[in-house]
Amino acid sequence: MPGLLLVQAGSDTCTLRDLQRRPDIVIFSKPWIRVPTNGIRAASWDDAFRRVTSIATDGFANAGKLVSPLPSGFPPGPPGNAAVGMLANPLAYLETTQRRHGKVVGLKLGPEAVILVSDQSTAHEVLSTRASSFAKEGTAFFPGSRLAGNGLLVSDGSTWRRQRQLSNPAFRRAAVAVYSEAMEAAARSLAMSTWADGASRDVYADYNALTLDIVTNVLFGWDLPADQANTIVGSIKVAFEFFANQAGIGIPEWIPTPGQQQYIQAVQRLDAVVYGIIEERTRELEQSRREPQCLLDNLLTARDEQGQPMARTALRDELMTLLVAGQETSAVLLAWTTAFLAFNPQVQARAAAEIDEKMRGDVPTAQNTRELPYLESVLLETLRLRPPAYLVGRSCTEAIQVQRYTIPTGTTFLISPYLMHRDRGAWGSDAAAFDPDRWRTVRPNKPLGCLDLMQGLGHNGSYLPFGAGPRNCIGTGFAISEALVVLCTALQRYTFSPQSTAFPQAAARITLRPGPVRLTIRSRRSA
Ligand code: HEM
Repeated sequence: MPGLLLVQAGSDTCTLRDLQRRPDIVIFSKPWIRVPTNGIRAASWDDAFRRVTSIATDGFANAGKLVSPLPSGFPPGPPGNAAVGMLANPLAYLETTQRRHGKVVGLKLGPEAVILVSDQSTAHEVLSTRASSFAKEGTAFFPGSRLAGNGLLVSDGSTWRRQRQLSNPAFRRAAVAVYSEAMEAAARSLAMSTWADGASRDVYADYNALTLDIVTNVLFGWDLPADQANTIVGSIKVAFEFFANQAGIGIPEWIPTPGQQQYIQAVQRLDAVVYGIIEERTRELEQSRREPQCLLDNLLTARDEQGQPMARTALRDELMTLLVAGQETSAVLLAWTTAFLAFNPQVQARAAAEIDEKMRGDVPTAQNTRELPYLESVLLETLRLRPPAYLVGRSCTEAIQVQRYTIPTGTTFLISPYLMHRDRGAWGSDAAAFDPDRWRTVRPNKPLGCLDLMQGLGHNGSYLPFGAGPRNCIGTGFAISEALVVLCTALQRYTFSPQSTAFPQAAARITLRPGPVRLTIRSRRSA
């Protein structure tokens, strides 16, 4: 997700924290557009907000003057600075821009000129066929650098290649099948201990706790002593809360804010525990020669082409990256899917009937949940309309010819799965409608095999919820198995219904997350 604007506000009346509480203010992190607004004094909150907005707009106007407009040869785009529109409502801005200017658009984003892409063949080139001419460096990338270090998500070149090669086996189908036991156990505990007949729950909050539970179990194994498990879960909660309040809306870690000290301490505690576990597991594996039991074991036993294992710091960075990349995205997917089920009772009833018929009360596993094509189509459709990664960024490392334009080295390309997933040319005139059945017509009378449907840029060249090309999501199989196992566990026991007629709003931050998804949960036995 690109950075746009950082408003530094620190005063008695309007603090940074105040700003973060405003859902209508999006604060992004590129240092080039820091707008100093220190010491805002305001009579009221609304007054403070007006002042911040006007200073911000001023800042953009000046930035526009200081930096040249779109370089010559750039594709045309909207006048003015895109940062203002992106600040107000990113999804609406993206849609309007595409409608008015097409699928390869030049944008001024602060003083930087970027390319917004929702065109199939350009996206395909950037992510796949010309992937070696693009890097992650230079684009805004995942926050949490202190936590995630130089892990897979953000590294480039030979460092990335080696780490990806070493990590791949830990995400193969057989490995994910082992992890699915932890997924089912955590989902069962949520269903049996936290949810109950008649409960009113914000399922997004519940799924956040659930996916954290799953990812820590799967990464570090079941047999962690309680004190270590508590330190990990507690410290990650502190770190994630910090992301949500700060980096989650784009403020970099180095800006001193109230939560920063606690965040640094949490990362230090995590480091101490994680390095300790790495040492302990290494010794155990060497002595017992037992089979790998968790993702850490898999990474510890991985060897590159020269037979070399991962370095300790690389191992630590990968574990932390997986925590960061694998938790929030999965919670977002589960929450949107459950919301669509709740708001579409017929779809929910069909999914539950399929589970009853095919599973006959069996415990969900990575294997048996692959026999549920309708539930798979519900997931695919949710990922289409609400892709958690709604923008994917790359920076070109050489000049690139796109259509008739020559784009200079170092330009950021923003590929938008969100726009591509709603393209009427690819998806038909009902592209904006939630209709799981559209996936059944893709493969009539055949098992859906939803992972296959995501190969390349999807079956129609316009579907990339997990990215595409060499840097696609390493956790795709993990995320799909997790979602199927959790939803199956939930739908075997409960029905979900909305408490209001309004579908949850989308908040486009780092991910496309929902606001609270408050649903009523009813036991199917009592129905
Ligand atoms: C619904 C869930 C998920 C979604 C929508 C998602 C989406 C994505 C996308 C779009 C990318 C590509 C980013 C880019 O091209 O810049 C990506 C990369 C990545 N994801 Fe996921 N992800 C999900 C779950 C997971 C899980 C469960 C894990 C691990 C446990 C994970 C680990 C990663 C990693 C390590 C990368 C970087 C891969 C590389 O660059 O080699 N993700 N993800």
